[in-house]
Amino acid sequence: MIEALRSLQARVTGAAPPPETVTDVAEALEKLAATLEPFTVGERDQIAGHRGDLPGRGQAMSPVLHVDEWDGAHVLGRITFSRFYLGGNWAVHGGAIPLAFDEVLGRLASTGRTAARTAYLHVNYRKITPIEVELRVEAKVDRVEGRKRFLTGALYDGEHLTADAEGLFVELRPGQP
Ligand SMILES: CCCCCCCCCC(=O)SCCNC(=O)CCNC(=O)[C@H](O)C(C)(C)COP(=O)(O)OP(=O)(O)OC[C@H]1O[C@@H](n2cnc3c(N)ncnc32)[C@H](O)[C@@H]1OP(=O)(O)O
Repeated sequence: MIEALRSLQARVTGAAPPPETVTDVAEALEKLAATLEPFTVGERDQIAGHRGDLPGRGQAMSPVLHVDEWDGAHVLGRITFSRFYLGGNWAVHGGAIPLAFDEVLGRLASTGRTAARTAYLHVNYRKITPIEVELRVEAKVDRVEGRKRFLTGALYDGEHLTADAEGLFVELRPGQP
């Protein structure tokens, strides 16, 4: 279902169908939304974002991360931004890049440790990040100071660094949301 939704997001973004097709698609989507409505559940029970066994966690908001290496200290993986993430001139939207970094760094920050939340995330845009190209992502824990975890990440198109990030993730106290 989530994979089909990803595909739909990319198709909708890249399409300019005739008006009758727009009407047909809109009606079909409204019907699908109505089909799901009776199955609305609380956050704990929803599928989206809770499928840790799948690349992308079953969550259609962020691009899928395919993990090649992952431990408590570093991550190596691959990300492809679909047409859904197009900003302009075949470049990824500037807001989607921090989204991808937050996903990778945020998960790494909490790997094997008490959960932490992003306190800040600084992103440098070095070159255009192309859509529909498999990119390499690297991330690591630089240092830990008490509850503060400082992480860095980088995104590469081949040998070209397209963006890098530095983030602070603060370990949550018991009961902290
Ligand atoms: C069940 C949870 C599952 C989590 C899954 C991972 C999610 C993936 C990552 C995310 O996207 S989380 C969503 C985006 N982030 C947020 O919504 C966080 C909103 N902010 C907060 O909840 C709090 O501000 C935060 C937990 C980050 C920190 O508040 P605290 O009250 O726990 O900590 P405190 O303010 O005492 O600061 C602790 C230390 O961090 C430092 N600090 C906090 N925010 C900072 C900041 N923005 N810049 C620099 N330093 C900062 C602060 O100065 C202090 O340093 P020292 O210990 O040296 O004095």
